[in-house]
Amino acid sequence: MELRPAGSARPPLDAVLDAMRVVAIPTRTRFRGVTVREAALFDAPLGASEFSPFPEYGDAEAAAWLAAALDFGWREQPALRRERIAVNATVPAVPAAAVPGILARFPGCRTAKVKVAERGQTLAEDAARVGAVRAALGPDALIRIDANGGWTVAEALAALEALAPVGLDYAEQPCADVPGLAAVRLGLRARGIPVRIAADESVRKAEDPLAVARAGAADLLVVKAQPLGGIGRALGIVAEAGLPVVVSSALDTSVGIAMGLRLAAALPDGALAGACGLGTAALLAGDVVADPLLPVDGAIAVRRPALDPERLERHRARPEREAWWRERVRRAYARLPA
Ligand SMILES: O=C(O)CCC(=O)C1=CC=C[C@@H](O)[C@@H]1C(=O)O
Ligand SMILES: [Mg+2]
Repeated sequence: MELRPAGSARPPLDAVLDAMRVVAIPTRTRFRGVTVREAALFDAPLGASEFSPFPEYGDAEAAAWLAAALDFGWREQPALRRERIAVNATVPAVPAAAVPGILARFPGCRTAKVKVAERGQTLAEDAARVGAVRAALGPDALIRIDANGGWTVAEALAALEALAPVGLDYAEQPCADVPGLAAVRLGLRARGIPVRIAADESVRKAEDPLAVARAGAADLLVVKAQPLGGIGRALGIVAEAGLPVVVSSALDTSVGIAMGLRLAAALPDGALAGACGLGTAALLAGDVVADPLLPVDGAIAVRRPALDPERLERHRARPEREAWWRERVRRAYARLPA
């Protein structure tokens, strides 16, 4: 007989598909190439849950996101250690003139994360955007940048040398791989440039999410509940990595944001490296709950809103997209870890 700890049984695929609805929500501003965010939502026994790997992600990667959705919807979660989570403003790769309008969607946020190294854009455009954020938020705000692995080591060092005088809290994933991150980190130190390195893709898309920490290639980690297979697994990674972390969204609806908030609220004291990237419901032009998880006074209260049937209907995906997501869930389910 197979022995499982209480509560760890997986819900049957039919129950998962029965509980599922698919939405397509426009973004207010193009973000990492996305203008419509598709997501599968579950009206699950322990509350609403979300499965929203980006469409281009393969089945093996999507399986971790499904494990997270099933964990959040069908299992008890760890205890909360805090009730509010400070969040950063997230600034897409917009022209500098659009920065004040973006920041206005994140009331009270004193930390901003700015996208840079977007394909087709120049370092001058990045510098103008980061400068506009500094001008809008003032000298005591914290500014982070996120290159999504878009630079070579040489490009990263040149870009960070140019951007550092604005004052940077950290640079997230300046290069694509762990050796690149390590080289940039050492290169910055050698040049006396005081910018920390955060790993994102090197955690959430890596075969081994702990390799970057073990290599000493980052000062902190960005952790996301869905790609890491759920709150419990993410907590385990944080404990083993021994580095401070920032919890971020995956451009989720408020349901996925609730999962991220819960992860941030369950972390041990001292683990958080500042404001979390969980304010991104503000980048969507709609949501699936009546009272979305948006920043107020620079933070979001930890809660778990229920799905709103009227909004699910309003944003319902076209039948062919819904069928595509149902097939995707079937394939990801078949690849769930034992
Ligand atoms: O961290 C934040 O401020 C918001 C989340 C965020 O930036 C991201 C969400 C989803 C996909 C990613 O490309 C992107 C990131 O790279 O961190
Ligand atoms: Mg990132």
